[in-house]
Amino acid sequence: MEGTSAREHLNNFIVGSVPTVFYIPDYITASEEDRLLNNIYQAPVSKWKSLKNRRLQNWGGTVHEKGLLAQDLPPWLKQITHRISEESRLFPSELNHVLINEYLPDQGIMPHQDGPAYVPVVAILSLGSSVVMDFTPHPSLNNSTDTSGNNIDDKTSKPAHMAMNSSQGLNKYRSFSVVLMPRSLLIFKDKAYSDYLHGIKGCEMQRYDEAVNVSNSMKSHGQAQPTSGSKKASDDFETGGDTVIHRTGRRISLTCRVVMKVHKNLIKL
Ligand SMILES: O=C(O)CCC(=O)C(=O)O
Ligand SMILES: [Fe+2]
Repeated sequence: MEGTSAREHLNNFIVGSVPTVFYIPDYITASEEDRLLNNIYQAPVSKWKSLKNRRLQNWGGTVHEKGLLAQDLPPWLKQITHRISEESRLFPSELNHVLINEYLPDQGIMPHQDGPAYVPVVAILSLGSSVVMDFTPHPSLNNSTDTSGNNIDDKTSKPAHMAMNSSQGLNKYRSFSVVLMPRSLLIFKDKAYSDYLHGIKGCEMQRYDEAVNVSNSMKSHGQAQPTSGSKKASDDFETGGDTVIHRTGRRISLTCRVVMKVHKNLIKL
């Protein structure tokens, strides 16, 4: 696909009003998902690093403050990262680093920002069970007014992601969520990357009232809008007035990024 048309196509997948979050349901097929899972679980046990609330595999090398001590990605990962960078045209070079996180239904990741070593665009491919990712304004921002006005075309109105403060109409950044269905691809950059923290709550029941992509994710599964009926949409979704995901299985995510400064060996660090 040509660069411009690829990007125009991608614009159809923008969700919410904070620049810029793309959510692409069913980015990969169920058999591609199976193949990735097989490769992930074929890795030696020593490849897993256990953290307090999840475990992860690190591929592409070790990220240091001064850059990446690079290792080639295995072909099964290169295939998917190449496709993501080709199709999105959002990355300045090939994706060279992939973190694979595994979460049990009661596990999550604390609200955080990705480190400074990365180019500020991240692509997250989801496998397994659905989760809700929450975006919360960086604590340093909620007391300040955004005066740039560069989020909107009509500069006289407030960007939709800024909540009104009743006393003086002060702009405040507003939290939002994205439901991450299995096989979906999430890409975020710009303010969503620089001004917001992202995280996943470590609980089995997750509310998605503030989800900016709900109709998208429901549509891709041929289901009704979660708020519109009392019928249960799927095993994972409860729609009887409550917008809640019940996480039943493990979720695996591939966080794909570019580290700009690459070192091939330690001596150059
Ligand atoms: O698992 C996810 O979807 C998020 C992972 C993440 O934010 C990270 O690895 O920095
Ligand atoms: Fe992250």
